[in-house]
Amino acid sequence: MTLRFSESLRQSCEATWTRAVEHRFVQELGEGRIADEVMAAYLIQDHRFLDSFLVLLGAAIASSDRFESRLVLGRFVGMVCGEENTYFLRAFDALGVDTDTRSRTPDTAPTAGFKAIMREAAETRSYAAALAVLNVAEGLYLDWAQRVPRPLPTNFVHAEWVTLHDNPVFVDFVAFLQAELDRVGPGDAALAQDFFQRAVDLELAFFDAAYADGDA
Ligand SMILES: Cc1ncc(CN)c(N)n1
Repeated sequence: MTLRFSESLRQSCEATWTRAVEHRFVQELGEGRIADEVMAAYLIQDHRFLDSFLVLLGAAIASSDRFESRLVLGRFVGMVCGEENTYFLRAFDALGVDTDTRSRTPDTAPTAGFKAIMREAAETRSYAAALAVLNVAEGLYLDWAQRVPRPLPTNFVHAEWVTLHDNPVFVDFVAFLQAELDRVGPGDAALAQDFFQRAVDLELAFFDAAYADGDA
């Protein structure tokens, strides 16, 4: 049986992908023992990720060749702009992170890298490039979230970050992204491979950066 294109990209980055989904951040989050400072540092950066992520999703909508795909992507955009953004705001309140602190905190290198790669993929106007980055961002997050043991921690800041990335709608969305990449990726294989690999490297660096200010 031939390997799915999306799966062949993932396998080409297996070592880094596995280090990311088994990261200390994931372990500590899943056990509800992640330090508030680490969670806050991570969420401040990740809320910045969201803006360029929406640019990327918009580019995927614009560059897709199918109305049906645009509908799926558009529904997901609604979730990100609603439920997911609201989670960040509630989490910042719970962690005592005010807007001043958020705006004074500079981007880490992986955040800057992610913003740049998502805008770069958007600017290619290639659906395959957009799908490659989306497959990493969502597929890798589904993978780590599914590894978190149940029951989830009682703190909503921890538990909801897992359930936002492991719920039936998200599972279907990741399956859709994989099917789309299998369908259009082989036509733009080198481009897709390049974006996919760089995005996996950034995911690992993004988790590492949450611990960069100390050993919390
Ligand atoms: C860095 C990163 N990568 C992926 C996701 C999941 N959308 C996220 N929130 N942040």
